[in-house]
Amino acid sequence: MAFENLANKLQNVFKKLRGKGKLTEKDIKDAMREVRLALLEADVNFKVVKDFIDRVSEKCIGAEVLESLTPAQHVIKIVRDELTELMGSTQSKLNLSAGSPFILMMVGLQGSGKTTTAAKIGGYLKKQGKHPLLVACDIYRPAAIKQLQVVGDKLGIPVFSMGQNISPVDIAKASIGAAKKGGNDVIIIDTAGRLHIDEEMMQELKDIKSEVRPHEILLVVDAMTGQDAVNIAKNFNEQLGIDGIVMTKLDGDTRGGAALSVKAVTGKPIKFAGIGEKLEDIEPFYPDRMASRILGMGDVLTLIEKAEQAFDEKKAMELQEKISKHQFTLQDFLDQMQEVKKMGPLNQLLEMIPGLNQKQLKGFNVDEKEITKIEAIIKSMTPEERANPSIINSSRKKRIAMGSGTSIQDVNKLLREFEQTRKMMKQFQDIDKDLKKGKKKFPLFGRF
Ligand SMILES: Nc1nc2c(ncn2[C@@H]2O[C@H](COP(=O)(O)OP(=O)(O)OP(=O)(O)O)[C@@H](O)[C@H]2O)c(=O)[nH]1
Repeated sequence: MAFENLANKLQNVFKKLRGKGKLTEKDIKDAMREVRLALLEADVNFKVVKDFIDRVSEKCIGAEVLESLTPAQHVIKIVRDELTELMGSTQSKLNLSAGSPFILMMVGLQGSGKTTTAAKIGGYLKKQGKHPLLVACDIYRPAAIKQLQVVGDKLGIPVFSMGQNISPVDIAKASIGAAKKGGNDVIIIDTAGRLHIDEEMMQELKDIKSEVRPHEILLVVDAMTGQDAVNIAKNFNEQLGIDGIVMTKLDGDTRGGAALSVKAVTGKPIKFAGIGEKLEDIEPFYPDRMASRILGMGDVLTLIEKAEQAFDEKKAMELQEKISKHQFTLQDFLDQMQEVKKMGPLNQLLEMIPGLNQKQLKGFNVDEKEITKIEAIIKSMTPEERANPSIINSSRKKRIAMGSGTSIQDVNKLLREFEQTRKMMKQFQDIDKDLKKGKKKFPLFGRF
């Protein structure tokens, strides 16, 4: 996967920072020197790196460390926010409502993956309920029309072609009528590429643009070509004007510098990432997710932010007090469950946990139904029962099971689990006290 090296290097820098309680200006300067080297080694544009480091350093040194985060985490948050900003801050979608049919023109050099990407985007839009039409305007490479027809067939998307003896401008123009007739609401024009940018190709693209007036022009560039991809994008944008970029081959072991530099250099966002040779290997480009992935942190900061929003500090203190006095009740248990639920679906929360990758998550399902069941059981109890579960005898259990639409076994299971949780909480509390007295070392300390 792209960025692997960069990710390892950055994570090492932050590991060192995490070992320190307080950070000095020198710590930050040293860390920034290493981040700078890591970015340069990943082939990020020199000027982009310089501006990036300046911005991050200024924020780190001038920043007041958030109470809820450790200083190291705060630095990581700043780096993540700046990386996200560098890649365009938010997801840039196709502006599909700009016209009907929406006309998308694909441009790029030969071998960048343009034809494949045109089809991939067609497939992606088809899944969203659109009816795309692929248009074969590469009349120079004999196999290009056939290639488009093959991928169109695979995806069940019609391909409009007029052979090789008609000018690409005329083919593109004719495709609009064909789309209207065929009920296609999206036209994707696959144009001809060259090995290098040359005047003839650029003129042809300009002609298609001025005749057809596409709603968007997407440039396809190969991430493996590093800074060349960035220069190509700059050139295309200056000469033709583009609306966005598709960065292909991000599945390879590219150093990733192109993806990190191209928005800053051209001002145009990456809209899609190509992540494999198969036709479904395309995904919308999310700067924030990419930044988190580069930092190998899942999406832990969103998790922290969500937790900060969901939990009321005063309530948390009261809860801690209750736990320490062994007064944690089923009502508190229910309240806690509802607080956690405010943060979002549990499966989504799991995805944000660092170290858990998507593959591991597949097949791991949090049973939301089980949680609803627990809620129903607690809600069927009286306030006295919630506060003091020991009074729940068998006739009460029967009533609770009836009221919650569950079984007596379910009620018993919950009561057992609750008692275990209460014991565990007490144990954690004792460890915490010992830690504060400096008696014990907590095994998780020093980790994220
Ligand atoms: N690994 C990987 N390969 C890709 C990706 N996108 C395209 N390719 C491959 O790159 C090669 C070139 O793709 P094409 O679509 O033929 O390239 P093109 O830019 O249309 O080339 P011309 O039609 O000659 O202009 C093909 O072998 C594709 O399978 C990607 O995201 N990842």
